[in-house]
Amino acid sequence: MATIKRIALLTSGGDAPGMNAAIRAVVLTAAACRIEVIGFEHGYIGLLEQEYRTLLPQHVHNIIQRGGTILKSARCPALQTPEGPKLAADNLQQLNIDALIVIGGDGSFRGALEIARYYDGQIIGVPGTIDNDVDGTTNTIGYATAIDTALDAIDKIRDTADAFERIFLVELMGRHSGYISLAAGIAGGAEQIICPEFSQITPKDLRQITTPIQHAQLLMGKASYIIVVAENSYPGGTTALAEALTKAIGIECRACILGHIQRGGSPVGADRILATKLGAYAVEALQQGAHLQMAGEVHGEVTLYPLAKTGDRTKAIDPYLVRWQQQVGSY
Ligand SMILES: Nc1ncnc2c1ncn2[C@@H]1O[C@H](COP(=O)(O)OP(=O)(O)O)[C@@H](O)[C@H]1O
Ligand SMILES: O=P(O)(O)OC[C@H]1O[C@](O)(COP(=O)(O)O)[C@@H](O)[C@@H]1O
Repeated sequence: MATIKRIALLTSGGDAPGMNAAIRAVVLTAAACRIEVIGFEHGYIGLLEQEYRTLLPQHVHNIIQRGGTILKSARCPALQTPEGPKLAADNLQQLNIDALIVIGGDGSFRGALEIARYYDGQIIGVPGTIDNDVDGTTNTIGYATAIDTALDAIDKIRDTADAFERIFLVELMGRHSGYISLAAGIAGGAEQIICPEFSQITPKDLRQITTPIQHAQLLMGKASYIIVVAENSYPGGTTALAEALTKAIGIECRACILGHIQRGGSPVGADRILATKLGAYAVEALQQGAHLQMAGEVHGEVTLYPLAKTGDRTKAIDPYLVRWQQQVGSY
């Protein structure tokens, strides 16, 4: 058992619904083990600029249902400079921090690995990102809520698309991963889903999209038609794709970019539960000596996964649903 007296905690990268629930779990679990928790604000910026406060159980009361993060989040280019990681490690050492918990995505974990080169204490990651693009855990904190938020929007767009018998392209987030698009597209009954894992669409070859549209029109006549498009799937973005499709098929296609709405809102139950489990487990794992690991959940069980491997390979999106969507969903 490692003797941990003081833990530091920060949230980094894109905020995700459930980060507050994870902060709460860390603080309550640490308090039960008589461990002090220091919260750095604005991700790694707070660590470099020594912007921190002590977190007590009363500070995390009534936050489990809140989106965003009470510690604030940020992207921090300064950590990516040659001096950044050493300064971060020096600041941790100066404050007698025995261990650091980073709640964020694979970018934040890369930052943590850099700090570890100079830091004597332990480091553990907790996966918090709507994109679900972190290996070593089935789901990341925030992903389930983002699906429901996107789905709510798709359902609403379907109403107006149906009334006007229009084609809508709905762009969802995910950076370079199609997790949110596949899940929300399937649940929203999208006629097509375009995401990096499926296929590459180029301006010169739009047939992959136009052929199923024409087929659907032969089958159903004019009807609403929804294409979910993962961001970064087409050069120039989804608005450019809608314009190109309008030209190619002679029917007006409208684009709707959902954007940061997907990052906000009260976390759904699944995210609150996952965040509570992983936040608590991170503290317990540190006490058992875990270092440079991520606290994840696979098949319902908590698990540790090397931080260095979390961004190594692209976690595959559900092959069964991919096949179904390609063979049947677009029919
Ligand atoms: N290679 C790296 N070296 C040092 N810090 C990094 C590195 N990659 C990412 N970071 C830090 O992690 C932060 C969050 O990473 P980012 O990829 O934006 O988000 P996420 O953690 O959600 O994937 C960056 O702003 C930077 O401070
Ligand atoms: O808020 P920003 O900086 O524009 O970043 C947008 C990106 O952040 C995300 O919302 C979340 O990504 P990360 O969790 O990797 O930071 C991505 O889906 C999106 O591509």
